[in-house]
Amino acid sequence: MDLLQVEGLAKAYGSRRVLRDVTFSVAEGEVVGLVGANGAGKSTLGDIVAGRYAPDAGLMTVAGHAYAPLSASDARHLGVGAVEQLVRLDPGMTVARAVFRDTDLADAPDARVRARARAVLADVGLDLDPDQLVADVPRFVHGLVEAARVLAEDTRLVVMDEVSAALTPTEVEGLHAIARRLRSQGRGVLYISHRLPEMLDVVDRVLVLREGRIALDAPAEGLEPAGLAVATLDGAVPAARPEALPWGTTAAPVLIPAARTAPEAPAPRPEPSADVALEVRNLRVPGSAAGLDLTLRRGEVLGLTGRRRSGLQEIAGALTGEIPAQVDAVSVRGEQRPVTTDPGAAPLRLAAYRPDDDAYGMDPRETIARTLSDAEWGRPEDLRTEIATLRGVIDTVHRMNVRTMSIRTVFGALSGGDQHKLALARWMAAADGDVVVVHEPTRGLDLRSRREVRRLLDDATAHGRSVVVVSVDPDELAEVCDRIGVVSDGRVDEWLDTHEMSAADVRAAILGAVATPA
Ligand SMILES: Nc1ncnc2c1ncn2[C@@H]1O[C@H](COP(=O)(O)OP(=O)(O)OP(=O)(O)O)[C@@H](O)[C@H]1O
Repeated sequence: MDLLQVEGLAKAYGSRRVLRDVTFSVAEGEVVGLVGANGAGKSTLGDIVAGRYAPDAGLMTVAGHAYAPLSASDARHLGVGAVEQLVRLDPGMTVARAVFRDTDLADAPDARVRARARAVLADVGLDLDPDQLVADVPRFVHGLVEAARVLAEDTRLVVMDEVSAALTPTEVEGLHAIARRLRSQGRGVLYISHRLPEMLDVVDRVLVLREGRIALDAPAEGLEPAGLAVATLDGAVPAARPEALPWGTTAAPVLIPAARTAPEAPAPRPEPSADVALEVRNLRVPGSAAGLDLTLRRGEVLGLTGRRRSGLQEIAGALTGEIPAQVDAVSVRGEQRPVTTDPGAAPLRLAAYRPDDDAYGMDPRETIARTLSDAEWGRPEDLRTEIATLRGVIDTVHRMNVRTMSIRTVFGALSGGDQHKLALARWMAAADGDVVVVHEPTRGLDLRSRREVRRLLDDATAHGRSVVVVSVDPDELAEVCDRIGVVSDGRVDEWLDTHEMSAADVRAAILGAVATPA
């Protein structure tokens, strides 16, 4: 039976018509994937279903009853819950209290809440300590805590917006265990994601949101990630017969399946030069990193990945000087740097980009134009500077395929993915140093934007820069890196060379290396 029915939903922000005519349903005990390009309107649709925004037109029903929530808490009351993309939980709360926030157990004694939380977390295989403070849980994992909370709620439908974006493969499994549990309880899930290979593991059906409509509504079986990614892209939409679909399904899709071609695949990365940009010997972070040797060549993109408590984040923190560390030796372009045995020392201070701040560290009220330029433009005598700056801004917005009506739009009104790619482009242009650290560079990005980020990194390395990419997404690492080290127990024992392996083999090797030991 249909749990949620949505018909003719429309939503515009000013003159930007994001949703034009959206019609779909979610059945009881069904996990439905919602995919689309950055800015396609997925979060807007999820927010309408979850009661955060009202639609301009259209009708919704839940379990056959008219459904028009006035707010998120009203929606919860009417049986629809949500897990937000970048939820920020109270850092002073324990994980156990966060799991039972706003539920019947919210005021129960600590011991009872702790025991129940431990049971809920263990049940879905989540490796989270109920007594841990939320402040000590990485930002991206807050969504996972929230997802555990929906198990404790009595909602009938749950919207999960991009929760898997920067989760480790093991954590993604935990999230999927939650989705499957909700399904087995007869609840429905609307699962928004850009990580298509993982998403296809858990969903029963997939909706593609494109140009304000559901362009494809098809069973997940038979869909494959590459074809599905192409199906999300805008462009000319010639009608195609089902047998001509690129993703090879025979199920009759609803509305407009488009036969289209993927944006050109990037050329393989050139071999980095033999010159060494940075050499670090025996990097130690007490309790976390146990002797890492790192040799980064000029123009190289080096990936680091690992499980949550592998030492990966501490190593990344040591590279940027945020976490004290010891080394036996550091050399930059062949030149030895003095090292000390001082326990508070920060032997390296590489610049780093992290997409885990609200609004990616930018001011959400500032316009795109001002966000992308540091120059003092706008004064009458500065016309040339102003024109050059604005041209640069427009070029970046076009190149990064950002969906906006104007560069005077405020940054905070852009979709999550559009904010991230502009923030990264700006940071790469402004960052100091021959070697930089970039965390999760393609997090939450669609196929075309991932390619743009790859181009951004290729441009930087073509000019002699070297980049350390810290990521938990095996596909991202396979796509952008020359070599990848899997951190385990604070060290890297083996480097994967992406020039010698297929992307599928790189992915499989990473997944094998980060799998939870039996
Ligand atoms: N509050 C707002 N004011 C104005 N425009 C907005 C607002 N929220 C979203 N938009 C616009 O609506 C469009 C759809 O945004 P939305 O966040 O729903 O996309 P999305 O498909 O979730 O994208 P992503 O994959 O990047 O997260 C974007 O062009 C965005 O700029």
